[in-house]
Amino acid sequence: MFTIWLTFAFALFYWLYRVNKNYHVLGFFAKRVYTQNGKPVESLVGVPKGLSGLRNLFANFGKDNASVFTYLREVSKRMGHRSYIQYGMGRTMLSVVDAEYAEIVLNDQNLINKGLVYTFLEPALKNGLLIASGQKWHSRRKMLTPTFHFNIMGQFQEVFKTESLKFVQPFLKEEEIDITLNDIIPRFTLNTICETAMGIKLDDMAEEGDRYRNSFSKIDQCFARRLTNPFLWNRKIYDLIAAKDYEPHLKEVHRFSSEIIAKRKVLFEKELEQRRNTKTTEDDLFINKKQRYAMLDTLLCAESDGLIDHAGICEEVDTLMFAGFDTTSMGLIFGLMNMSVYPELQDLCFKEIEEYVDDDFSNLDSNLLGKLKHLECFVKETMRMYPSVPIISRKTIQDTTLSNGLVLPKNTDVTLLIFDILRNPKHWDSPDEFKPERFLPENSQNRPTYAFVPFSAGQRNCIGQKYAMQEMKTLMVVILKSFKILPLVDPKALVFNVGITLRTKTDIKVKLVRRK
Ligand code: HEM
Repeated sequence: MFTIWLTFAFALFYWLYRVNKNYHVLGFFAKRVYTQNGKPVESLVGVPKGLSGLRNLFANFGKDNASVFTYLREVSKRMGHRSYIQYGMGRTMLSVVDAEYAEIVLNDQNLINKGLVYTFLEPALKNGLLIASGQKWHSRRKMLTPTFHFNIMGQFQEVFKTESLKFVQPFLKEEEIDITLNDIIPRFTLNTICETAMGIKLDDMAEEGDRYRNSFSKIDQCFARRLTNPFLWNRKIYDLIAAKDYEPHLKEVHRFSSEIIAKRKVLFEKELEQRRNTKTTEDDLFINKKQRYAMLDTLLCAESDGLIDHAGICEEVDTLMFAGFDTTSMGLIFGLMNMSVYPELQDLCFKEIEEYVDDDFSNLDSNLLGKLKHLECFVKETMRMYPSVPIISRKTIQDTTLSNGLVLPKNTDVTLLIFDILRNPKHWDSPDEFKPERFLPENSQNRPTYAFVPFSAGQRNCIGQKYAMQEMKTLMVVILKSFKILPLVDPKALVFNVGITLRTKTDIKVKLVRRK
């Protein structure tokens, strides 16, 4: 009897495997990708042979975070740096590692819904701009876009400058000092995002500020824990097993932002009253207001127009804080590390800064930053080699035909491996070498636009990219003016962890030496 059942099962399995075109049996009945015109799927996208069956289910089983990172790079290499399809655990997955597919996916109007990993952020960010989809995303994006208007960026620049000067202050007393960037840079970026997003100075609230910083980093740890433990991917299991470890920290972060929002609202209403009396237009209000503008003000304005409520404001403020904090921290950490290990390039940037920037930094505004071309190339090359956000993902909510004719079934996970796109040898010569000059206009002409996507691209691109570039450049200018940066780590020895932001296993340090 057993033999008959076994034979039957084998025959069924074989039939499904050979004949059924819709489901990939070895991927536990994952729906198959197909082409619109019936051509083989392989003509449009890579399909790794050995990994498309049972093996890819277990390829990462029991591996640590850093090994998963390396594994992803190996698959891309094995696929000849071509985007590829995989099936596993009932899931259909498209992994994008080249500019061609990045362009197709990021421009597809039907691919704006976020993938599984973003649900790990929901306890912290609820359904804010980063996670939201559909009409809600459209209206929130429209609401927040003016926040990064050129005039307002001018006001934020004052915060970047003040915080940068405060950052270097303690080191000016020393001839030379070793610093652990992972310890001190996040303090700087959290201060700036707090002031620009919520209009408060964290350092003025010493105890509360430290509690907030600490809770923020616990939430980050929670994300990494869920990412590396598939049992916690399910919200119910997470709530049952792990949620209690993070509950106090979530409460702390939400309480903090909610209280600030309430306080700011009182001040903002006074300003609105004044606007009504003096008939000031909204734009003038933001530019001329006495108290410095904060992103929160745009949301309070929208609230007074009935477009958003208190809960909505909280989720957007928490989202801006989250998206704008760790990303710029890692950009600065890698940027300063690169300054230390490439002294000639550091000199090039320093000479340019000496030429343009006054000693008292009085002319260091958005316009002047735009003139620092070597620094611009340097920061871009840092973002290319060490993208703060190495992976993003989307999900199809219906069968979706891409512009090249590939049909992705409903619920396909589309992962954009930004790290691999930015090191794809099809688009970058010597991709593992640090060469900022590749971003000079004369060296960029033949490169596809979507080869450089550290801030993503298309309609769901990073809303804060100008903010991030300006903030990173400002701190670098202020540090370079007073210090030479010397190396204390070897970039070749860095081990990366997979996560929502790019992290290294060990801290990154540099030595600051006062310039004479
Ligand atoms: C080096 C710094 C930064 C990098 C590399 C970066 C990168 C990215 C990337 C790749 C995305 C797309 C995410 C996705 O599609 O899932 C994104 C989205 C976003 N970023 Fe940034 N970001 C940075 C800084 C900032 C800053 C400073 C802010 C705000 C102050 C910010 C706010 C956002 C928001 C709100 C979104 C969601 C936009 C939407 O879906 O419409 N980011 N960022």
